[in-house]
Amino acid sequence: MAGQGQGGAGRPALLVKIVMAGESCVGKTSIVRRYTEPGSPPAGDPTSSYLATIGIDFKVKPVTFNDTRVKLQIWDTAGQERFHTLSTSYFRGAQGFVLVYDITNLDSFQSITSWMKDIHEKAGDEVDVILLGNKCDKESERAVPKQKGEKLAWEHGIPFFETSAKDNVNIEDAFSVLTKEILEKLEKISVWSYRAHTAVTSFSMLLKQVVVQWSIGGKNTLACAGH
Ligand SMILES: Nc1nc2c(ncn2[C@@H]2O[C@H](COP(=O)(O)OP(=O)(O)OP(=O)(O)O)[C@@H](O)[C@H]2O)c(=O)[nH]1
Repeated sequence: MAGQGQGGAGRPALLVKIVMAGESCVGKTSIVRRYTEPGSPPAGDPTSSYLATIGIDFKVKPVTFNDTRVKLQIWDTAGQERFHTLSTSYFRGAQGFVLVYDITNLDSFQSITSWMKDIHEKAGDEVDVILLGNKCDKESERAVPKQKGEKLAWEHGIPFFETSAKDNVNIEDAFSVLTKEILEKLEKISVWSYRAHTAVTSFSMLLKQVVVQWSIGGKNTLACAGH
């Protein structure tokens, strides 16, 4: 297992970079918040207003897997079209992607193939991806049958979950499966070359994020379609 000798007790935790991708308003920020800040107000709560991501943001979640200490650095990209070039520029150097659509929004599902293309173009074919059909608490508004999500994931050979950031359905499991797949892959490469690689790409991503946040801010109150 990747853990033995890497990120074990007394050693620095392994840094793993995960990027959230998908159209605007599908729930990327809410999923990250639910996973990294369990005490925050639930998504879909009428008292929590929607704030579109502007540019890029990230959160860190420490986890332990089979004695391996891992620091998940989860980058939350903006889904709005005008940020597409900026968002996809963060894909490079990531080990994993959480690709999200909204089960009540057919367009967000139909765009998944294009997001998959962006991921493979920018991050290569070896990265791990999971597909999430979010907002499964809104069954009465469902526009994408579960079988369609399962079929698409099967065609791409990736795991699939229907999730609800609002009701905390499958969020933990989805990140666990992705982290496990990434660690299994890392097991096959040299830990030190991996550490050097992540140190360099992480530094450049952080630097870029500081510049972007400084120039355009973090979140704003622009509403996405349907809100
Ligand atoms: N009912 C329900 N609403 C959700 C869920 N997840 C997110 N929402 C709501 O959907 C809206 C958009 O959520 P965000 O998490 O900001 O979406 P996003 O994908 O990060 O959007 P961008 O920042 O524009 O890319 C907000 O009003 C959330 O409260 C969910 O699982 N169920």
